[in-house]
Amino acid sequence: MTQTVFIDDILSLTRTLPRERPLVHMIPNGVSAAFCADVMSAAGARPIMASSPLEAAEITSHAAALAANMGQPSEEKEKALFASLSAAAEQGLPAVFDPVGAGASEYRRCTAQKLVAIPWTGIIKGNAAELHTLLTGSLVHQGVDSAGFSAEALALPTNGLLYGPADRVIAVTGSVDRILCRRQTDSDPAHILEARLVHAEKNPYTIVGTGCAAGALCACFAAVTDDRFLAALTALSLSAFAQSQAADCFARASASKSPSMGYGTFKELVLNAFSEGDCSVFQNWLEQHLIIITGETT
Ligand SMILES: Nc1ncnc2c1ncn2[C@@H]1O[C@H](COP(=O)(O)OP(=O)(O)O)[C@@H](O)[C@H]1O
Ligand SMILES: Cc1ncsc1CCOP(=O)(O)O
Repeated sequence: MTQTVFIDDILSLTRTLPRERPLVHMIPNGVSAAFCADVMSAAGARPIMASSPLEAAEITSHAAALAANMGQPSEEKEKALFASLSAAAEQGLPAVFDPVGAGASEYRRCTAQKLVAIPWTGIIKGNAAELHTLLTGSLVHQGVDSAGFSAEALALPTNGLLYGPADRVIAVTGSVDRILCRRQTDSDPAHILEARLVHAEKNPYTIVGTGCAAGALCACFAAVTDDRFLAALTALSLSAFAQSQAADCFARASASKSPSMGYGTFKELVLNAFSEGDCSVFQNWLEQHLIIITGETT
């Protein structure tokens, strides 16, 4: 498949979301919950955040997709994650698992491993350090960011638990975002399809919750297409495009010496970009940043 075909599909899926306005259940973390709800809503979905094990499975069952975010884990939250991912597995609902800070503590590492072992289908979305822990079982003890690990350098296997019983998509974020899935072809039953988004420009600030929001968006798009690879690719593309639009706007305002420019302004500009993105500018951005790679990745 060519870059052009993927770009057409991404643009089309971006337009489908606000038309269908699916209900998406997110088990969020307290740090980024409001930002994630805003991003989901700005992109066109109807978010419901619910973390109690008393209602988690029930709410998942009535949603079109689940975003299970492991940030700030606790015994209560672990039960909710387990119940919701199990409900998604039973009902064949698409789920997204974000192993926030999987290598920050032994408790998070073990919890992530248990949740990945549930046979749900969908997307695992994490930064390079989180995926490193899921793949190797090693702790990182560096917090929730990618801690010096690079998505580009990460060796991703062509088989194993991460892909699950029903070929989950793996999305690794960083200065290069990578989206991978196994896709059978006539000549190769274990063919790996990979897309990359290459970010040459750095954003003026790293907004806390950007990775969580990208995971939440993966669930929103998985709610409106059966193609989970396309859902993850669209989510990460839109998320990076919004940051890049906000960075351009921030640079213009800074050049004109507008007052009160800083972290808060940039965060607001990112949110605006999620709802106000121009389709032809998005298309142009994708042409410059999206690379489709086919073939084996070891
Ligand atoms: N060096 C970078 N330059 C430009 N964009 C980046 C860079 N690193 C990350 N991003 C953007 O931020 C998103 C979240 O990435 P990351 O920081 O890895 O997540 P997390 O917040 O979970 O640690 C990426 O999908 C990408 O859009
Ligand atoms: C800071 C922090 N601590 C626990 S969860 C969380 C938010 C992480 O958000 P992201 O990884 O998307 O920046």
